[in-house]
Amino acid sequence: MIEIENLTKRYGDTTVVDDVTMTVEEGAIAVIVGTSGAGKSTLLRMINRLVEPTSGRVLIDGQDTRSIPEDALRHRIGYVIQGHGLFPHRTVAGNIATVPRLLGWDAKRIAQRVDELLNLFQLDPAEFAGKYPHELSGGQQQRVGVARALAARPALLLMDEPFGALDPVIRSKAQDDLLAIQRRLGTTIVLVTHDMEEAFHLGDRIAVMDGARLLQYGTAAELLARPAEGFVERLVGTAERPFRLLSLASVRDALEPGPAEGEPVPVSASLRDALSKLIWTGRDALPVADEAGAVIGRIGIGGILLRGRRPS
Ligand SMILES: Nc1ncnc2c1ncn2[C@@H]1O[C@H](COP(=O)(O)OP(=O)(O)OP(=O)(O)O)[C@@H](O)[C@H]1O
Repeated sequence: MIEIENLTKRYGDTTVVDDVTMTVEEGAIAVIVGTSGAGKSTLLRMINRLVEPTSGRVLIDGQDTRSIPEDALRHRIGYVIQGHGLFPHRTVAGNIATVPRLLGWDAKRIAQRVDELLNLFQLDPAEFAGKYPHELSGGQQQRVGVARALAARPALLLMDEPFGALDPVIRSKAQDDLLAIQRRLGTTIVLVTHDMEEAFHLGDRIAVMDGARLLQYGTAAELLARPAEGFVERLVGTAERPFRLLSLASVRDALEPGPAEGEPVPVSASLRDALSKLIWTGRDALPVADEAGAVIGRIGIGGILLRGRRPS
């Protein structure tokens, strides 16, 4: 768990992070969004003390980060930046091994960990371990960057625009990979992004910053239903609100009894995806299938539209 308490950063007379307080629960993903220059990266970098706070404090699992030596702190906390930041003259394996080597792991343990991570990120060790960063695609470099950050099994991962340089298709895949790996390892993540779509997709809670201040910190549903100020409402995207609400709910939430014609929709699909299928196929309802493929009911357009309405 990360507890950020009254954290402030000033450069001269300019306050770039102003009295921010927020808590990230263990195993959760907190996403920080906001305008350019709002102080997002500075807030993130105060967590691992790459930037020293002017005042306030950060507790990690109850321990004040000022009481942890900086080296030890950075070994405990994975850090991923945009454009991956890989060392160009080290191989993929060498890059991933960076922190384990600093921690003095033996060669066998390091090699095992490198293999394990490459497999986790669907990069065949035989093919990729010996390659250099310039021999990889952008998406592969980004995966190696995340693998490197996870190498010493940090309980906490900080990510600054990690997918900013990726094209939309690879980006979406990278987000899904991250979610799958995060759920599996239980890593606590704080991620900075410009992209609201990414924030809604990844964030258990979303922190909205503007002009150095934290305007709101809540779940996606809270931000949509009760945006704190006009700025949050605009950022959430007024025209997008119904669709974002539908993205947050699954077909299970609007499952109806009875038959319907057509290709079944998975019960785990989002209502947004179900609506898209209904529009595309020109139907008012489609059958719904469970994980095993058995039809368990139907999803109708009326039920979906009700769930895209402004929450009361
Ligand atoms: N070392 C520094 N010295 C002086 N000012 C700084 C320093 N680092 C950051 N700033 C200023 O602090 C403000 C916040 O910067 P920060 O990088 O945290 O914003 P951000 O929200 O992450 O922006 P972006 O989305 O554009 O990356 C900016 O106005 C920036 O110019």
